[in-house]
Amino acid sequence: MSDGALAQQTYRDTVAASLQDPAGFWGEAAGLIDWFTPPRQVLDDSRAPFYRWFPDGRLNVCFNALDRHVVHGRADQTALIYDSPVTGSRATYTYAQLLDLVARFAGVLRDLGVVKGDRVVVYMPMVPEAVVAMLACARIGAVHSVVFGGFAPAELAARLDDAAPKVVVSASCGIEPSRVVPYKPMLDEAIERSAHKPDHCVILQREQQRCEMGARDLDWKQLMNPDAVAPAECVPVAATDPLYVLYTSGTTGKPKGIVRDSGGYAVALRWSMTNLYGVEPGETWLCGSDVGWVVGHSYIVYAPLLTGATTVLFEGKPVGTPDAGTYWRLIDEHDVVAAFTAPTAIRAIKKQDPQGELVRRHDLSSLRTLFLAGERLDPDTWRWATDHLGVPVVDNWWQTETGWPIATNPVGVTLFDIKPGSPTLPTVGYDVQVLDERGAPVPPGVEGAICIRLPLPPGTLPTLWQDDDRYVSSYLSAYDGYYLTGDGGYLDEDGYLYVMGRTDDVLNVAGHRLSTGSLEEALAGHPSVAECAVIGVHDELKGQVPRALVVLKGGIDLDDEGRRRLEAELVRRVREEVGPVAALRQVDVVDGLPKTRSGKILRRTMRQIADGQEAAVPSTIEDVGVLEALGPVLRGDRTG
Ligand SMILES: CCC(=O)SCCNC(=O)CCNC(=O)[C@H](O)C(C)(C)COP(=O)(O)OP(=O)(O)OC[C@H]1O[C@@H](n2cnc3c(N)ncnc32)[C@H](O)[C@@H]1OP(=O)(O)O
Repeated sequence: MSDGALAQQTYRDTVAASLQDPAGFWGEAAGLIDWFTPPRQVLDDSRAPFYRWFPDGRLNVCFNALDRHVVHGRADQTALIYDSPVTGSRATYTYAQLLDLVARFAGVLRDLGVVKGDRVVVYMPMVPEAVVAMLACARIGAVHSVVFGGFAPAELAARLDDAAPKVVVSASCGIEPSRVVPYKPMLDEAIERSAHKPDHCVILQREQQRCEMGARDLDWKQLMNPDAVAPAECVPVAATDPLYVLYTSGTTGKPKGIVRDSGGYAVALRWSMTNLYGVEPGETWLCGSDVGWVVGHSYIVYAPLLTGATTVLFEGKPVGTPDAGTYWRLIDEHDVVAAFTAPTAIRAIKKQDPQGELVRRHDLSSLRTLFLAGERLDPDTWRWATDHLGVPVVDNWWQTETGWPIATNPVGVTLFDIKPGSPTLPTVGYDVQVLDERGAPVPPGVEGAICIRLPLPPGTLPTLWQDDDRYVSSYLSAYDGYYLTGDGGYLDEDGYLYVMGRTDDVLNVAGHRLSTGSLEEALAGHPSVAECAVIGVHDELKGQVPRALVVLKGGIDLDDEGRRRLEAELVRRVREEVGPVAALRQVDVVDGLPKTRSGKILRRTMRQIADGQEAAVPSTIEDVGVLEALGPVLRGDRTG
C-alpha cells in the first residue's frame, strides 16, 4: 500500500473508531484544550436525545483562545490582522495586545452588571471590536449573540426579544462598497420595536459616520480608557454552559437560536483546525465571511485563535474593494497558508476576471488550500478556482447547527481524490446516513434525506435557546434516533457525500440562509396582499435568489402601471423588513397560488417549474388549473 493509500485507510479507520467509541476519541481530543477542571466523563447520554459533552469539565474559552498562548510564548505573535480596504486602514494585534483589549472590555461588561449567563447582543460590522466583544463575553461567561449587519431592524428586534440581552454592543455605521450603512438608527428602531429593552448599548463611534447617542448609549472608546476600567479575569464555566446563541433561519419567520456549548465546541474546533483545515499554530489563515455567520464565529474567531494561528479579519468584498484581486492580495501580503470563502464569492471574482489575470499579479506561493462552503459548490466554480490557483480547492459542508464540517476532505491528515460536486467524506464523529421516507438507509447513489445518527459530535447544537421542544420537533422528530439536516443528497460507492439542496423551504442566497417565512411575513403585511409565496430560484451568481408571487385582496384591480408600482413597493418592503441580504428583486402579482387540498402551498413544484426542471405535482393538488395558469409567469414567458 502506498503512503497516501495508507493515510487514507487510517483516516477511514479513525472515523469508524470515532463512531464506535465516541467517548474514547473525544476524550483524547479533549487534551488539546486547557481545562480548569479536566472532564472525567466525556459523554452524558442520560437525557438522550439531549446529549452533553464533557459534563463535569470546567474551562474558559477565552483563556484557551488568548491567555494560554501569551503564557506559552506567543505574546508577540500576531493574533489578528485587520485589513479594511473600505476604510483604507490596516492594523495588527499581537496575542498580548488582543488579550489586553479583551480583558478590558470584559471589565467594561462586568462594570455594566453583566455576569455569567447574561446575554450580550453584538450587532457590528467587520471591525476588530466585534471580535473583542465576543471574546470578552467568553471571558466572563456571558453568552454572546452576534446579529449579522445586513439584517433589518425587524430581524434584529426578533433576536433581541428572544435573547433578552442586558447589553447590546454596536457601532455607528458599517461600510458597504457603495454606501455607508448607519447601524445606530437601525439598532434604535429595533429596540423601539422589541418588547425587551437592554440596559445599555455600547457604541463604537466610527469616523466615517458618527451617530447621536441616547440615554442608554455609552461610548466604546470612553469606556475602554485604561484609567476607567480594570481588566477582568477569566471566569471558569462548565463545559456545557453556553458560549453563544446564533440565530438562523428556519422555515417559519421566527429564527432559531442555535446554542453552542463551551467545552465541546473548543475541543472540536481546535481538532478541526489542524486535522481538517491543515493549519498549525503560528500560521496565517484567511476566512472571507462575516462574524455574523457561523463561519465567522468558528473560523474567523474561535478556531484560529484556539490554535494559536493568525486570523485575517477582512472588511471588504471579494469584488469592488477595489477589484476582483483583493483576496489574492490578502493571501500575498499576509502569507496566508489556507483561505476559506463561499462559492458565490469565487463566482463573483470569476465573472469579473474570467482569465484569472488578477490572480497572476500576486505571489500565492504561501497558499496550500482554498476551502469553499456555505452553499453547493458547482463544478464550474471548482474548476475555475483549481485551474487558476493551482492548489487543492476543497468543498466542505456543514451548517450553523453543527458549527464545524459534517463532511470535508481532511487535508490536515491526508488529501483524498477530489470529486467535483462532493464535499468528500463524512467527518470524524458524524454518522451520516441517507434515509428514505420510511427511515431506512438507501443504497449508494440513491437520493434521500441526509441525516446524522445521534449523538452528534462535540461542538454541535445541544438544543435551541430556551426551546427544547422546538429542537426536538425541528430536528429529531422526523426519524427516530437521527438529526435531520434538512438537506437531500446521496452517498456514492466510495462513501463520498453529495449534497443536492434543501428539502424544505429554506433559501440560500449568496451563502446567506434566509427563511421563506420571514420574507412572506413582510409581504403579507402589505395592505393589498391577500396571500403570497416565496420560492428560491437558481441564480448564476448568488446560487439562489428569492422570487415572490402575491395574490391581491378581493376588489383590488390594478392596471399594468399600478402593478409595477406595487411590485416595487413590495421589493422595498422586504428590504426594509428583512434586510438587503434578502436580495428580492422579482415580485409577480398572480391570480392564485397552487395548493394541496389541505392548504399547503406547492412551493417546491413552483420552484421546479421556475428552474426549468421536471415538476413533481402531488396527487393531492386542489386545482391543477391554478398551477397551469402560473406556468408562463414562473418560466418567465410572461411576468406580472
Ligand atoms: C457552512 C455554514 C454556513 O453556511 S455559514 C454561512 C456562510 N456564508 C457566508 O459566509 C456568506 C457568503 N457571502 C458573502 O460573504 C457575500 O454574499 C459576498 C460574496 C461577499 C458578496 O457580498 P455582497 O456583494 O455584499 O452581496 P450580498 O448578496 O451578500 O449582499 C446583498 C446586499 O446586502 C448588503 N449587505 C451585505 N452585508 C451587509 C452588512 N454587513 N451590512 C449591511 N448591508 C450588507 C449588500 O451591500 C447588498 O446590498 P445592495 O443590495 O447591493 O444594496
